[in-house]
Amino acid sequence: MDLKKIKGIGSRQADKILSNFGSEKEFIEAVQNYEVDRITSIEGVSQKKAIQIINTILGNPSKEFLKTDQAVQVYDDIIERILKFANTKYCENRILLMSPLKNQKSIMENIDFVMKAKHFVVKLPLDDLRSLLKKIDSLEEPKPLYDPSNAILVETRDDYHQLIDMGLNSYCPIITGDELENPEDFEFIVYVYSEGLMEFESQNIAMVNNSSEMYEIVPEVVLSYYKKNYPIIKNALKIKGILGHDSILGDVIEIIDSLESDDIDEAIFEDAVESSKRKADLKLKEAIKKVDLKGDEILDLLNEDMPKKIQEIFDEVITEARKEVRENTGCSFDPFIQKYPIEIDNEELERIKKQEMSKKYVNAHEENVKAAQTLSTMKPIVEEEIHEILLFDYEFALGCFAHYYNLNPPELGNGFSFQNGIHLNLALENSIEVQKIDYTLESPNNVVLLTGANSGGKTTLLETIAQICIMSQMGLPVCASKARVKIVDEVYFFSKKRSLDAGAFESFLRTFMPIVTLDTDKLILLDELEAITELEAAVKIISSFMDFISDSNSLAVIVTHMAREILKYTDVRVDGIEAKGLDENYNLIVDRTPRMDYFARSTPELILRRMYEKSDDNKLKNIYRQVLEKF
Ligand SMILES: Nc1ncnc2c1ncn2[C@@H]1O[C@H](COP(=O)(O)OP(=O)(O)OP(=O)(O)O)[C@@H](O)[C@H]1O
Repeated sequence: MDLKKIKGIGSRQADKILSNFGSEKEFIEAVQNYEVDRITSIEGVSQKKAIQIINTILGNPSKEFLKTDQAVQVYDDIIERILKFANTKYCENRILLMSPLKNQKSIMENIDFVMKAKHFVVKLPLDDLRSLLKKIDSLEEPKPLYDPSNAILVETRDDYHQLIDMGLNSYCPIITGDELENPEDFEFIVYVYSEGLMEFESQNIAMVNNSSEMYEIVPEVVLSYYKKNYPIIKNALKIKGILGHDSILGDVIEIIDSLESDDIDEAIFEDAVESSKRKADLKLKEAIKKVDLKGDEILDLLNEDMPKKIQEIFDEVITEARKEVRENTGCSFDPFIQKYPIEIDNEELERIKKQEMSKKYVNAHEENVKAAQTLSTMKPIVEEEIHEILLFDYEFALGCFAHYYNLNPPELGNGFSFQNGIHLNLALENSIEVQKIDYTLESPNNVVLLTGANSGGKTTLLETIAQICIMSQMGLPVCASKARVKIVDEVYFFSKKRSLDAGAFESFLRTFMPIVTLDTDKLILLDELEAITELEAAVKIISSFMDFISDSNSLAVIVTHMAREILKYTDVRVDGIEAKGLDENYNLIVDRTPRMDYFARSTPELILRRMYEKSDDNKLKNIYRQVLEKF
């Protein structure tokens, strides 16, 4: 595989690209799977370049097929229009990779694929799907998040190095027994044992055998991937639901949802104890107010001995407060010191907090390991399901494109003809009355002149022909009710929009004249050569050109206002778009479908009259009138 042969790729960049893929085989696989993102992730490779690399390697001949800038523009315009229906990056890339093909079987397969999509998208809730698909992307491997409050404890140097090799030191510190001063310095420790010789009093330690899987030591290696991609998975599940497909994603979401949140809430202990203390203080105050003390009981009190009546009140209130704390925290302990107001035993509170948190961390670790184990086996299926959705977006985009533009499959064959053809620009137009067009171009009249009214739609027709030809070869249905299209090797389109720079004529000749020397089947569309050179020269060039190619398998339509003169030199069919006049709103009355074998005049006077009638400027109106009088 010699990447350097691709235009614009230097040898350093080629080496860099290949080395990023590990092996050439892996690179080719990525190309065959259209993995544009993987290629653009290499520094210095733009999306355009990645597309070019893939297209070149896959042998897609868009450059050899689209021979002029204007032909490329027609192709780019088609791609732009399809891109509007893409929701995901993946789909965008796939659309950018669509190029004209020459293989009839591949073209037909693609057309079938798009037509099937066109028919099924109408049954779907398009807007809902679109907004969900916009939230889908390829799944991402998150970067590890380092948490210094946890640690992995190992017994041997070998284990230490093994865990480093696994990359687990990117999640938390890995320490040996000698380095561990006090286990309580960490919130939670995973003790990866080989002999299990170390013993600890603290309870914040989970024991895991040194031959365990990575996710048994640090479940985050699996869980973080699912947490990062959670929104994508959740939206993908909704899409699967709409499409009525079975999916494993519901199970995935359930598992992630069932996991306790990362930050276990330490404040619940303080909050519970504090609020029970406040209630208890109030109760004490109310109860003690009602107590009637006798003389000896008062003496007891003065001697700091609790009279029985008061002791009973304390006992009852504190017991109740402890019960409430247990209900709210789930653990039973005694954080209250018998005084008025009641005091909180902070040492006891801290002890219990630590003990409970340790238990929670150990339990959460166990639960996380269980979840990670299940989720790690699900990963290939999850990835496949997301990939299916990305593929679906490609199909969906093409289906929507074909649906909105009402495209129909062309037949592949000899010659070129279509019925009810519409330029893509006009296909979605509601504001003007669009006329559908029929046209035929085939042997022996494979080379024709197109004449006709100014603003009659000649340029639009040339572009429509180019669109139908290029779309067919891209494997797309076309904007016509019926079409028969010949597969060609090359498309030459010289539109009137070409540059009028100095040297325009010369550069035109440089591309145009070699056409006759090539033994390929071509579609040639030429719009008013007389716009860039003398009329007489244009007549001679066009007539000679037509003679050269009329015996070939190529097809050509040449728009000109000089048909009569050209016919003096050569004999070809002339088609005409005729304007009959102006309607009451000064719009051209014109049949946009060319009449075959028919000279149509340019009728510039109609356009002049329209300008005259519509002009608000009296001076200018007068000028138009004087010009019109000369006709
Ligand atoms: N089939 C059609 N239905 C409705 N409007 C059309 C159709 N074809 C062309 N038009 C409109 O007519 C106008 C003139 O079209 P276009 O530029 O193709 O004419 P033209 O014959 O090339 O003109 P000129 O000879 O003056 O360059 C454009 O605004 C175009 O949108």
